[in-house]
Amino acid sequence: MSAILVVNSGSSSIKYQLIDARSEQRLASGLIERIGQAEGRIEHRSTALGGDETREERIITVADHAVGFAAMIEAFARSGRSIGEAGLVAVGHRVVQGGSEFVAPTLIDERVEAKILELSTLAPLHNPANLQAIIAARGAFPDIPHVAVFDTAFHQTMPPEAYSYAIDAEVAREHGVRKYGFHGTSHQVVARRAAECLGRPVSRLKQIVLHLGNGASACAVDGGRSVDTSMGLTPLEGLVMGTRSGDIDPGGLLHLLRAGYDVAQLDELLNKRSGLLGLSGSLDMRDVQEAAAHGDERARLALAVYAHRIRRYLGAYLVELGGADAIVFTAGVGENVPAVRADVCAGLEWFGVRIDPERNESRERAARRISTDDSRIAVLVVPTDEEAEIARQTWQVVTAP
Ligand SMILES: Nc1ncnc2c1ncn2[C@@H]1O[C@H](COP(=O)(O)OP(=O)(O)O)[C@@H](O)[C@H]1O
Ligand SMILES: CC(=O)OP(=O)(O)O
Ligand SMILES: [Mg+2]
Repeated sequence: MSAILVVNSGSSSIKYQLIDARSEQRLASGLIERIGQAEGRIEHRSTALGGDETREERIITVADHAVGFAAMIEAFARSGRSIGEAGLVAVGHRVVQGGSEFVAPTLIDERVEAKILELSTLAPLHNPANLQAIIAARGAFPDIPHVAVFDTAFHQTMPPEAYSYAIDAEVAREHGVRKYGFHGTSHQVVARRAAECLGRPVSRLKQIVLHLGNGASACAVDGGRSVDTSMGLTPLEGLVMGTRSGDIDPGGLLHLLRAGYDVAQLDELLNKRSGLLGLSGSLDMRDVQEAAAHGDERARLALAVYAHRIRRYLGAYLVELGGADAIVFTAGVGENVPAVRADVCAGLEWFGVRIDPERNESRERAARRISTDDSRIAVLVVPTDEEAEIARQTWQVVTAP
């Protein structure tokens, strides 16, 4: 067997999967949460060769992503199935910010590690965590290739008019200030699976993919290529997120700086205390909905702003693409919250968007259509699978001639 370990480190979590490279079957998976906090948690699932699934959950303290990686190795050992036994041939790592430097999956060496560190200023919540896990993994498995798959790579096809900010060109060049876009691996795999679901080649489709998780972004995909996306220089621009503001007038930041905020305080405000949390007091969509259902006005406003922002991008991308064949919802909120999908698509019959309420409410897990059969634009729910896509791209790099 040839297995690939995929490590998807978030700012405070590690999601991982062990995947058979040839069959793309999942052999084990897990999640380590609340890294850096007093009490963390690891959940590990492993599927024995016979097919039985075992599941283990533990409360542990995980100081950083290196400790998290070690906890993952121990969970494999306790499950009676060490990673080594699976015939590990490579490790694929999600790296959030690849700048203009990395346009494709890349074999990791010291130079690549240094570059990922250097790009941390453009993804301060993500790149340092990604790098810690990479260093731990290369220490644990020094004899096999490690491959970085960048969130930004898929968006390198954007045209200059989409990725340029209208600031002094010299300043922009010197500091690398342009739109890079993120969640690219998710947008890429979801666009492909949506095309499969529609039974049409991705090369002939115009799609608007809405990745609505803790972080959230919209992407205009033309023929399988990203032509615009809502996140920018950093994963802070665009949609309203769990704790991130998304779009805000840059003049507002100047105003707060003049009012006495320093850089660290602004960073914390916009990245950790804004979005759904800032508007409503809770960052989890389930809690916001619950509060809104009980008449909480702040929660209602949060939901309204959340949907309004998505619709603003939807309108923009319908125009940029010259119409669309599909609108695709994915990630935690996109896959699980019918009310958000209904709010986003409300009143768009004129544009050819008609949701079927029963299909929208269905709890089915697979990729599916939630629009009516006569809806000119198909509306789909497609589960994202960044890990499978990272495994696929890692395998391509290690088997390339
Ligand atoms: N069944 C559900 N019902 C409502 N919201 C959900 C459900 N499952 C996940 N979510 C929401 O999805 C978000 C997390 O999405 P996810 O894609 O897991 O995020 P990330 O990968 O960025 O950590 C949270 O806001 C959470 O409330
Ligand atoms: C780039 C980004 O925002 O990632 P996540 O949604 O995992 O935080
Ligand atoms: Mg995510």
